[in-house]
Amino acid sequence: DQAGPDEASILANRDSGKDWPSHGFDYAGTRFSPLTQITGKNVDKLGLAWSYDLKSTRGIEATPIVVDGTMYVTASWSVVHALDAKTGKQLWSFDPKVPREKAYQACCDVVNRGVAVYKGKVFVGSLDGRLVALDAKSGKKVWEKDTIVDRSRPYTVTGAPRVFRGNVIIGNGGAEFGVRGYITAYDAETGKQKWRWFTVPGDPAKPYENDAMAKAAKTWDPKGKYWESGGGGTVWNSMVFDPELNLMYIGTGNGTPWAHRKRSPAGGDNLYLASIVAINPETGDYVWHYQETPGDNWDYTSTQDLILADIKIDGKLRKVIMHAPKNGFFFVVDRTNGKFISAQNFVDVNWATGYDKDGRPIEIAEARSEDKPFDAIPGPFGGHNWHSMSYSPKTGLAYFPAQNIPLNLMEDKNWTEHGSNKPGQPMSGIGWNTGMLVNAQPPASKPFGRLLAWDPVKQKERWRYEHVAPWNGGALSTAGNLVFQGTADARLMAFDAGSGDVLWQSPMGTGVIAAPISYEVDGEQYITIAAGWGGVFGLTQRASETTTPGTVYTFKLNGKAEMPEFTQHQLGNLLTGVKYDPALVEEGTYLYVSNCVFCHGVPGVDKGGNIPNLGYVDKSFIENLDKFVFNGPFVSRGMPDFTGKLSAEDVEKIKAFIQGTADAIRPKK
Ligand SMILES: O=C(O)c1cc(C(=O)O)c2c(n1)C(=O)C(=O)c1cc(C(=O)O)[nH]c1-2
Ligand SMILES: [Ca+2]
Repeated sequence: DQAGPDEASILANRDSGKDWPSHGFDYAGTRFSPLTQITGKNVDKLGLAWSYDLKSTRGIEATPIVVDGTMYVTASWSVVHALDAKTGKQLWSFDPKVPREKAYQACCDVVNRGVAVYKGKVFVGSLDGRLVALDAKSGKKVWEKDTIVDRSRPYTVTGAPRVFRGNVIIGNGGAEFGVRGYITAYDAETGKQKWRWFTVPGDPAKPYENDAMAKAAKTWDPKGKYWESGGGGTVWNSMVFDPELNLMYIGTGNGTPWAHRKRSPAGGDNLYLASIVAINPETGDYVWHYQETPGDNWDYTSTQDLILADIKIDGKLRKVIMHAPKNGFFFVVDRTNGKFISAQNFVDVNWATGYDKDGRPIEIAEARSEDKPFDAIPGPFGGHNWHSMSYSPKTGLAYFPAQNIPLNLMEDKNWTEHGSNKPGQPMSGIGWNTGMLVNAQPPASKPFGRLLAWDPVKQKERWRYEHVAPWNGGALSTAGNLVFQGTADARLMAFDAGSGDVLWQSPMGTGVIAAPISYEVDGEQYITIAAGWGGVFGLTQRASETTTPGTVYTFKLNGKAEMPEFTQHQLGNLLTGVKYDPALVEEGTYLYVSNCVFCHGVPGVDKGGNIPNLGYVDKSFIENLDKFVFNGPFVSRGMPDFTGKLSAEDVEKIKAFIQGTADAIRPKK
């Protein structure tokens, strides 16, 4: 069938596993391939079938879609590539030409998590918020819609659209800055808007869009003027669908600003932040919600992969949702009605001791301190971020990368209103709006990254594999009893799904953050990974010695293709010799924090991810910093133009901080 896939074929493919027709493999988001050609017995024979250069030096987060022998994969800047899934030969590519000045409004790299394919069309969300429908055969644009309700706000789109019941559904990001979250549904054929659902209430002076918003407004304090910052609750990653119940499920994001007291001084749960929400995909009507982090205060998005499964709990088969959001607890929720079943922490946490029987967290008071720094564990990077989770019905285990990335938070008493931009407020110079200071005190917790195999019935870890660093790729499980995962230190690994034994690995040219997929063409099973280091952690940090541009690698048994040549990462020498006035270092520190740090990292301390660390560049860059800061040559790569935002004196102070920090960390002779 040339015009596939449709709902029936996507459902049928669950058993054949020939294609990978939707983001999470199936509507339930299991990322479990029923293919069995590759097993623990022969996985050591896996070899490269082909590789494809995505021509991208930024993060690659896409889950490729495979339909009838064609693979559709996206690179950074929302560029779509269509490939022959057997040979890797390019069929077409489509560049939505995202204006590069959009980059700094993306909190977390210029990434894209992939396309949706439905009835002969390919759908991609562009970083600047357009939804584009392409002809699957030719790559030619069929229609395009602007999905953004308010262009004065820093909305971005990084997530993959989904098609449920003939509607293309798309969310957005921006809750670190100040937006109001929502999703929109468009008719897949015509692009006509069908419905839109906001996740948080708007200005109470205006009528509420629906009953769900009126109900939610009661959980926000209008004294916080939350609508000025938009409130947050963006839907930037997970959406899954149960065709039998005719319900789609979304995970919603954090509050804006992060500090609860700042956006809702009297407290309140702030619905529907950090929640799972069930929605009718045909009408956009709210059906139920379960809030995982009431009154979010730590950027605890619930946008991590949702998985639907039917599992036996206390002898009864239950229709559940499984979820491991940023907040560090693994949730099992009844997907017919949103009732809480169980939650257990999958990493150490220090903001709550557990959940009560009604599904409310039992909080630790220090986590909401008004005047003391708090080493939130997990921190805003999450105990688990967007990196995909997989569930194998064969082992009954969920597989996902867990982590800790230390970050200390402290409520910012100088944050008084939306748009506040004072030296020291993190990234406020380019529009961040957290109401929190970060690392005002050095965090004490330790970083780690591990692959977890989690038993959702016992709510217990079954096995783990300890990686060298956080920020590892998503998981794929297969009926060959294998789990595949890419790593931050540039490997693709295969594990025994039951025991966690490492059975195979291959070097990748770059750290991997995306998730592998599996499919079959002409009787052969393939494993594909779109590799390319990046995402929010990858902007400033890395764990690999190679830094090869984004590449699609496809493996099969006895594959004989040659790996492309890897590019070695060249870390320059620690900066030395820039003249500066030591008296300016302190003010420079605060300016650096409010304009530079989340992209360039701490000079000399971080080693540079996709974006250079300024402690390791040639001294001429820093001496001429004004030429880069004010409408400089890197604007075309996404660097903001700070004209009118910083003064020439500010730049001198920032220079003093950069060289001063490099000098401070240089080992004494
Ligand atoms: O609140 C938001 O709107 C929003 C959006 C995004 C995004 O669109 O990528 C991320 C986050 N938050 C976020 O908190 C986060 O940790 C994150 C990591 C990444 C990434 O791609 O590596 N995106 C995002
Ligand atoms: Ca966020």
